[in-house]
Amino acid sequence: MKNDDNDDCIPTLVDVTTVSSAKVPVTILTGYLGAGKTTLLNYILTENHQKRIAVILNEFAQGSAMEHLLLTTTKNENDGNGRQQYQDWLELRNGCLCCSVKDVGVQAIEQLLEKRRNHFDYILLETTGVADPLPIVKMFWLDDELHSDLILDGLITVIDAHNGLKNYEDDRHQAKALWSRQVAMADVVVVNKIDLVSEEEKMKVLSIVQSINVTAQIYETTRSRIDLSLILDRHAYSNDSPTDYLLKKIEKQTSISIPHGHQTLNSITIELNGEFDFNALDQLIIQLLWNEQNTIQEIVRMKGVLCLRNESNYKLLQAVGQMYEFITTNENHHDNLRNCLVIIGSNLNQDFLIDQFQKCIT
Ligand SMILES: Nc1nc2c(ncn2[C@@H]2O[C@H](COP(=O)(O)OP(=O)(O)OP(=O)(O)O)[C@@H](O)[C@H]2O)c(=O)[nH]1
Repeated sequence: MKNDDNDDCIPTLVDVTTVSSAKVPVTILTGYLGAGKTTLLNYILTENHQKRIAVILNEFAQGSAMEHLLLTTTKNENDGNGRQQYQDWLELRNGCLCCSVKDVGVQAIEQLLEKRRNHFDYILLETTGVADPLPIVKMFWLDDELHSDLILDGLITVIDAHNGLKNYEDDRHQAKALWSRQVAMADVVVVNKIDLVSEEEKMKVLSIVQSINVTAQIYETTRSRIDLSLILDRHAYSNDSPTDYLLKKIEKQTSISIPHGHQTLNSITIELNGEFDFNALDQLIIQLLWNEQNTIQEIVRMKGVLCLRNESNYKLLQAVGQMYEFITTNENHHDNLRNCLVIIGSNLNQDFLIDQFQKCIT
């Protein structure tokens, strides 16, 4: 079950379509201004020799009411360097997808990409530096019932190690809030411009990133150079998303202390033993995500590996904003009834949340 909510207005854009019956993965690339997103994008396109990648650039922030769609394939042999580029323009009513009907945007891109059938099998969507990734992730996290050709692979956030601390502490123009949200929503954080920082500065930035988002994979780079297998095909929203990884990651990270008292977003982890009663758990999730009365606490992301009563396989809980779903994994828990949950948000009361989840265990 995925539920939707009201959106913030964000310049955005979108999506894709497929070539064959297989779904086309969509990786969203975000990062605060000048962090190295474009550098990473170019690096991926240069280094990639296997995938036929379609790139969607969001140029809304530059004042255009048109979204610029640039498709690049890397396996086409029509030119000397084995790459061919196509350019198409997609006009969005209102100039901003999340201001109009989301489905219209997704469909428009699917139709557009239909024209380029057989030219790509992977999508990279680069957002503007000031984009809140939450509505963009929600847009691509589609219910199976919609039979979309697209599947959300994950969100990569590029951080500028040199300016990271400054961005994080900058209360002007929502810089801090956006920077933190981009980190909070990430499945992979690329901490870039490592060449410009001392070891001490680097450790500060890393500890802030880790305290905001316990579950993200974090990599350090210079000029956004990274092994592509670490950032693409993450399957961050699939039921083959490795539960073992999440369990280990949480175990390692629980001791991290929050470095700044004025942190707006952070992760909390909950570990409990036993089997959840599904109905009680479902009601709790609804209450936590949809309780409009609770104006203080905000949950932007939730991930959990859970054991349910009468179910032998682990259940994966995923939530993005107010949307959530339970996915049955292929992994049997063999009566090791250990549950791990990570909740990322603001003003989270850890003791209260532990108590609420504990009550759902039979
Ligand atoms: N020293 C150094 N410079 C870098 C590194 N990565 C990128 N740059 C430079 O930083 C500047 C910004 O990089 P971009 O890739 O354009 O950053 P961006 O995130 O796409 O920027 P916006 O689109 O404005 O949000 C460019 O001049 C890059 O050459 C790095 O690791 N070290």
